[in-house]
Amino acid sequence: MSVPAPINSQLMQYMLGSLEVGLVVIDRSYTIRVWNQFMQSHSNIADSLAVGQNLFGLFSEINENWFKSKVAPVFKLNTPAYIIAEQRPYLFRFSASRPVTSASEYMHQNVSLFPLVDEHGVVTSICIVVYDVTDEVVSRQRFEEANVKLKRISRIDGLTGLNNRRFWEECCVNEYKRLGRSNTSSSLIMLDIDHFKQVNDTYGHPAGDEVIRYLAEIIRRTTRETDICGRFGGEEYVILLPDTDGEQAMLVAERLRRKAALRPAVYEGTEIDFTISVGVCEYQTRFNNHMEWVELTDKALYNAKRGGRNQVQRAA
Ligand SMILES: Nc1nc2c(ncn2[C@@H]2O[C@H](COP(=O)(O)OP(=O)(O)OP(=O)(O)O)[C@@H](O)[C@H]2O)c(=O)[nH]1
Repeated sequence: MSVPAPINSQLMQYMLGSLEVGLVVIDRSYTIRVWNQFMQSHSNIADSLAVGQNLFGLFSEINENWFKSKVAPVFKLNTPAYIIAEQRPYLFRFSASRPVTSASEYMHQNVSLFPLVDEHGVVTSICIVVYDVTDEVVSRQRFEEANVKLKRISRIDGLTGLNNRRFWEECCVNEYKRLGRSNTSSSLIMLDIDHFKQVNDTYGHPAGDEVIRYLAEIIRRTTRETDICGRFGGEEYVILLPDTDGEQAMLVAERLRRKAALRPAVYEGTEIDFTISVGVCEYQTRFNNHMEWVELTDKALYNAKRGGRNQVQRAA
C-alpha cells in the first residue's frame, strides 16, 4: 500500500486561504503563529505583520483578563471552549462583510478555541476559529423585533391606540388575581358616550370616529401611566386603576366627565359637544371572578345612564 504524499506547505497555505472562517494559532505567550487569509482580509493586517505579534498588542478590543480566563481550561484540560455571539458579539472587531444589507456595522462572531498538542500530548498552542454569524444574528434580531411589533399591534385598538378589549381583560384578570393575594384595593371605571348614535347621525360616522379618538386622548391624559385603559367596544371604555380605592376612582371619573362635557371634539372645523356616563366600582373580596367586578361596574354605568346621563355612579 502506498503512503500518501505529505501535504506541502503551499497546498496548506491554499487550503487555509480558501477557508470561509478565520483561523488563528496562538502559543502560550499569546503570540500569533498562524493568521489565515480570512483574518488578513477582515483585519487588513497581512500575515507577515501579524505572525510573531502579541494578540493583545495587536487587538486592543480583546479584554486580556477575560480572554485569558476563557483559554485557561483549554491549555490546562486539553478541552475546547466556545464564545458565542449572544454572550459577546465579537472577539475581533471587524466591519460587517455586507454593511448595507446586514444592518449591522460590525461582524458578529462565534468563536471556537481548540487545543493543539505536541507529540507528548501537552497543549502548546490554541487554534482560534472565527465564524462570521452576522446574517444569522441580524435575521434573528429582525424576527424578534417583528414579534415584539406584532405582539404590540395585537394588543392595541386601531382607532384609539388604547388597549383592545382582549388584552385589557387579560390585564384585569391578572390584577384580580394579584388583589386576591394583597391587602391593597383597586378600582374599575367604565364609561360610555351619551347618545352617540345621534353624533353619528348628525355629523357622520367619520366625525363619530374622531369623537371616539378624542375621548381616548382625554382618558390618556387624565389617568396615570400605571392605569390600564382600554376600548371595550363601540363607544365604551374601561380603565383599571391599580392601588386606587373607590373614593379616589370617583375623583378620576368625575374629572373625566367634566373634561368631556367642557371640551368639545373638533372634526373638520366643527365643534361636536358630547357627554359621558361613568360607572365606578372598587374591588370587593366577595367577587368570585373578574367578570363579577366588570359586571358590577357596568351596572353602575347603566345606573348613570338611567339617572339622566352625564354623571358618575358608584357601584353599591
Ligand atoms: N363612529 C363610530 N360609531 C360607532 C363605533 N362603534 C359603535 N358605534 C356607534 O355607536 C352607537 C351606539 O349607540 P347606542 O348603543 O344606541 O347608544 P347611544 O346612542 O350612545 O345611547 P346611550 O349609550 O344610551 O346614551 C351606534 O350607532 C354604533 O353604530 C365606531 O367605532 N365608530
